[in-house]
This record gives sequence, structure tokens and C-alpha cells, in this order.
Amino acid sequence: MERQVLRLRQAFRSGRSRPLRFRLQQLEALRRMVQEREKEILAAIAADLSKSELNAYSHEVITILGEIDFMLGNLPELASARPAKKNLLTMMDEAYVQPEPLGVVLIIGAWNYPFVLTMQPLVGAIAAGNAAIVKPSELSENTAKILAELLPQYLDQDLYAIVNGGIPETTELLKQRFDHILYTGNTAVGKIVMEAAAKHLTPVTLELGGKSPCYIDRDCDLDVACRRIAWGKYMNCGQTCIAPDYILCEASLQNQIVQKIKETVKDFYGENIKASPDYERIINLRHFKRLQSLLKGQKIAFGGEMDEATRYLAPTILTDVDPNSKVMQEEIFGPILPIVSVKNVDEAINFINDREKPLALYVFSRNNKLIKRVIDETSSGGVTGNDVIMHFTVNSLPFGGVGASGMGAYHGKYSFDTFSHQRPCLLKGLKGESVNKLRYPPNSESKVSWAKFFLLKQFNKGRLGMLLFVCLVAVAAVIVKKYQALPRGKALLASLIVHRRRWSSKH
Ligand SMILES: NC(=O)c1ccc[n+]([C@@H]2O[C@H](COP(=O)([O-])OP(=O)(O)OC[C@H]3O[C@@H](n4cnc5c(N)ncnc54)[C@H](O)[C@@H]3O)[C@@H](O)[C@H]2O)c1
Ligand SMILES: CCCCCCCCCCCCC/C=C/C=O
Repeated sequence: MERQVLRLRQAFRSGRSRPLRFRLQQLEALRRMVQEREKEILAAIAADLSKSELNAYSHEVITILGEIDFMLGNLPELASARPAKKNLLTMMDEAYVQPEPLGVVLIIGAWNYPFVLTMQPLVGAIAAGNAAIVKPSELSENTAKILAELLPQYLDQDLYAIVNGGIPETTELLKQRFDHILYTGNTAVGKIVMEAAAKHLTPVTLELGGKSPCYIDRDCDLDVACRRIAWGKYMNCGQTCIAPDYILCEASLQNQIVQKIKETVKDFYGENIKASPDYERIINLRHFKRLQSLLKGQKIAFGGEMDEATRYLAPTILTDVDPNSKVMQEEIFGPILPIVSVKNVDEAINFINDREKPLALYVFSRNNKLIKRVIDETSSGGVTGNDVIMHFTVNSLPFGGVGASGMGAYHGKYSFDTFSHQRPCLLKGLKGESVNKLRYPPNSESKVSWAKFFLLKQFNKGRLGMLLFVCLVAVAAVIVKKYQALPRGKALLASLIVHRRRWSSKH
């Protein structure tokens, strides 16, 4: 492991990953990989998650193609230096922010969207000019295997590597020094990752989970709300980090919601859900049993059928759920949808704020003011109003958690920023020492007064500061012309002295 990281670090140190042309070429190669080897990729995802290849394409491949296209189209602008505002002391200099790659980064993915959760961060890491090690989840072994086979065929092998394996391999990897770690997975392992990273002072992006609430207001189109919620909840058999975890609504809505979701499930998956190519299975027996245990003692208003041999768990709704019950204590990550009654939106807001900050928050209402109020009075990684999941698909929005649901964000420009250091650069000339004397020791009242003149915000702020500066330069130019004999610096200083005196008498 140590040797592998060293190999990547040496390749990074060679500077090969930095030129824009190289990054674009690697991103194009990645796109070629996805297009040319689509069948193998879809088959692997489908096998891991008992998913149709059509769903594998629309849940995963489409996102990666979109992300690569975004980067190819925007990278020249994202990677270029941005001029920065200057103050009076640096007005004649060059100030800019130059994004630079961090170095060798580690990307650890989760099993539930095994292609997206490894490849989308990789697109950002390549775009920003880094070397990267990708560690796919061992639970989605087919995708892990195909990635290990394909990536070296398309990408620079010294800069981008796949490490496969389980906890021992990840533990060993985490002992190495990286320049950034992006981890996707559960909160408990997130803490392990952060602790390991801290030993090297490595910054982390943690894409974690949590219970994402979904509030349905009384003033709402329940048909639409229930259809959208059922889609987001039962997609990937509920194994989606931003799936609506539970519904909050007034007690009077409960039965209608159950009825409408029931009808939707029939529309989506037909009479025989087990036979639907659009309904997935639980990833493994451990998770199946965990979900089974969440149903104990609950009122099952719909669904609940299960088959251990195939890890089938039907789309399920629980009603009158006690907020203290087990199903309300942990992220469900399965097709079980509890409904918890609240009296009104105030109680819903308190309910949300009494718990850990969720990864996503959903509010359904005809009343936009109510939606905005819920957003203003709560906190969550992301929000979609009147829909679920969809904020994930907008790559101009940062995707990430807050508090227990994670830290940092990625997607689109935010991926580029996550894997970059925003390096401030100030380039000065070697002239102008007569002005610079003001900051050299020994200090004096007069120098402090000068420093105030040059640097104080109030003076520099906005148009007034700019206008004053233009006047100063104009006056300086006149004086320089008048007293040609004086060296330029001295003339400028002379004009500044006059104006500083005037300014000081006023302040
Ligand atoms: N925020 C997001 O974008 C996002 C996306 C997907 C999943 N999630 C969250 O992830 C969770 C489900 O994923 P999971 O954690 O079951 O995935 P997982 O079991 O695949 O684990 C994720 C990664 O952590 C590694 N890992 C596991 N145990 C480890 C240990 N002890 N030490 C070091 N590394 C270890 C695994 O090898 C794997 O690569 C849910 O909570 C879900 O909400 C979040
Ligand atoms: C033709 C259908 C297009 C549907 C597009 C929707 C895509 C949804 C993608 C969901 C991906 C969720 C990623 C998961 C993150 C956490 O687990």
C-alpha cells in the first residue's frame, strides 16, 4: 500500500497531472471507458444491486456522463486564475487566486450507488489535477472488480489506481498520508476515517447519512406528493442516502397518504412487485435482518411481505409510529416508510430540530411561504421542495451533509473546489520602496496613521475609495509632471502626503 501511494506521489510530483490538456484528455478517456464498456459496467451494477440495466443506467451512468461533460465544458474556466481585488498598498501589483491540485487523494465509496459514488469524485479529482486512489466498497464486489479491470486500460496508471478489499485493506490505506480523503458511507466509519486523517492533518470530505425527514403540509396536492415520495423512497429498494426516511404530517392526512402511495406502488411495479424489473433487493442478509427487526411491534399499514432467500422486502408503510421506537432511531436504508403525526408545521420544525441534522429535507406544500419557513428554521445537507432526491441531480448545487450527515460537498464546480487549494498569489515589483518605508520599523504614530489611510476598510470601501484613489493617482501624475526633476516614487509620495494630511484632518 505504502509503495502504491509512493508511486502515485512520484507521478504527481513529476507534474504530469497538472496541464489542462492532460486533465481534459484523461476525462475524455474516462468518458470513452463509460461509453465503450457500458454493457460490462451496467451488468456489474445490476448484479450487485439486483437492478435492471435500464435502472443502472438512469441511476448511475447518466450522472457520470453528465458530470464528465460538465467538467470538459467548464474546466478551462474553473482551472484558470481569478483576479483578486487589491487594496491601496498593492494597487500597482498583480493579485489573483490560482487553484492548484492538492496532491494524492483517496476516494472511498459506498455500495449503494457503487459507480456514481466512486466515479463522480474521481472526475473532480482528475479535473483539479490530482493523483487519486479509489477504494470501492467490498459489498458491491462486481462493480469493484470491473472498475479495477477497466480504469487502468483507460487512465494513466501511475496517477490513478484502484484498491479493492475490505476493512483490513481500507484500514491499511488509511494509515498512509493523503492530501485529501473523500469518504462516502455511514457515520460510524466516517469517524474512523476522520481520526486516521487527523494523524496526517489530512482534510476530509465526509458524505454520510442520516434520517431525512419529509413534511407534507395539509395544503398540498397529495396525489403528486405521494407519487414523488414513493419514487424516491422505493428506488434502489430504499437504499439511497437521500431517500425520504420518514413522513411528518397531520394525523388526518395519514390514511389518504397510505392509500395514495399504495396506488402509486401498483402503478410503478404492478400487482406482482417481486416480478418487477424496477424493484431491487436488499444488499445482504445482515441488512435484511436489520430491516426485519425494525418492523417488530409496528403497525404495518401496507406491505411488510418479505422473502429472506432473495432478500425481498416489499414497499412498506408504517402508521402511528412512536418517535421513540427503533425505526425512528436509526437511518432506515430500506423500503420502510414510517408516518409520524405532528399537530402542525411548528411541531414538524421542532421535531426536525430535536434530531441530528439530516442529509436531506423534503417539504411538500402549495404554500411557498411555508416551504421557505421550514427551510429558514431548520438545517440539513440539502433541500428539495415539492419533490425528493432531485437536488442531487443539479450539478450547480453543492452536494453534501452538515453536522452528523457530513462535511464538505462535491458535484460540478464544488468537486473541482473540493480537490483544489485556492492559492492566493500577490506579485509585486521591486520598486516603490519610498512608500514601503511606511511599514518598515521603527514604527511611529505617523506610520500608523498612514497605515490607516491605506488599509482601513471604511476608506477603501466601494466607489468612494476607488474615486479617491483615482483622484490621488491623477494628482500624483500632475505633480510628477510638474516636478520632473524629482524621482517618480518621491513625486507620488509627495502627492499622497498632501492627500493623507487632508484625510487625517477629517478622521
Ligand atoms: N452522503 C452520501 O452521498 C452517501 C451516499 C451513499 C451512502 N451514504 C451513507 O452510507 C451509509 C451506507 O453505506 P455503508 O457505510 O453501509 O457502506 P459500505 O459498507 O460500503 O462502507 C463504505 C466504505 O467504508 C469502508 N469501511 C467499512 N468499514 C470500515 C472500517 N471499519 N474502517 C475503514 N473503512 C471501512 C468500506 O470498505 C467501504 O469502502 C448510509 O448511512 C448512507 O446514508 C451516504
Ligand atoms: C429516466 C430517469 C431519469 C432519472 C434521473 C434520476 C436520477 C436519480 C439518481 C439518484 C442517485 C442517487 C445517488 C445516491 C446517493 C446516495 O446514496
